[in-house]
Amino acid sequence: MAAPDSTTARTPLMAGNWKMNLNHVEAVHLLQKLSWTLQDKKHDFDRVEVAVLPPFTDIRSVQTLVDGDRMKIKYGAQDVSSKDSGAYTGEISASMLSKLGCTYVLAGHSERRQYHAEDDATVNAKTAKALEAGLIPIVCVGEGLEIRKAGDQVPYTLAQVDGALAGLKPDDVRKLVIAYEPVWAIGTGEVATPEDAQEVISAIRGRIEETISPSVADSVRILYGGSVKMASAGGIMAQPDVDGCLVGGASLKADEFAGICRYLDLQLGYSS
Ligand SMILES: O=C[C@H](O)COP(=O)(O)O
Repeated sequence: MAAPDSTTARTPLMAGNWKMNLNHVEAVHLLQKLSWTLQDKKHDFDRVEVAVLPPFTDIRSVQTLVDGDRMKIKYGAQDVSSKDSGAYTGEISASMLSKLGCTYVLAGHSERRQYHAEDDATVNAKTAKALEAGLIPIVCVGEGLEIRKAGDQVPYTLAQVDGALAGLKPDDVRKLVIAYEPVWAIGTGEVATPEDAQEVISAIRGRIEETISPSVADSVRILYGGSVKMASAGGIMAQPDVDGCLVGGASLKADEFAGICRYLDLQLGYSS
């Protein structure tokens, strides 16, 4: 699909998934450093949105810092329950996250699918609960190495998209974010080429156009994730259907993640 027209321009999002790293004290240090670095470089948050996704135990501290320093960095969680409340030991509800000021929440990250047996129905239920609570779900999809080797990455990923979005209202799909993360590129240093990312992401947008509407397809943001670094972000972001990155390892280093968020400035040759 072509790039969006000016009336439906999609604001790029750079989201840092900290995974199971950093206690709340370390989280505060990293966030302060990231904020100072971006402020120092006069980052325009309206042009490229920035979010961090810390572990649950850090979110209250992150909220205090973001509110206290009036940071423009947004934050969210890495998972959410598909239930509202009750006897679900260890679960965290969407309304609890919303009360903590979260903007985003991941649904169906491949590590949740792999280690916690989350299937498309569970991801769909989590996505719906997040939307009901006013959170923006970042719905993760993507194929493993065997599927990629067989050349089936597009149909496989589209089936995950269909499952995750089943039954959602068009206006809810318009609000959410999809992250295409080929599992073989996560934490491996094996970044997909910009063309690999564009191939699947444009197919996802095409599927939404077909099953929901062209206007929703034009508005929904679709990110790429998998070993993104400062050096690779610009090439990936140059693809017409890629609207941002979901960054793991590189988001744990303030300078590196700030560089990813500033891919436009770095491309234009402004100071690094
Ligand atoms: O959520 C982030 C992805 O799993 C990518 O992680 P990575 O950048 O460490 O490969």
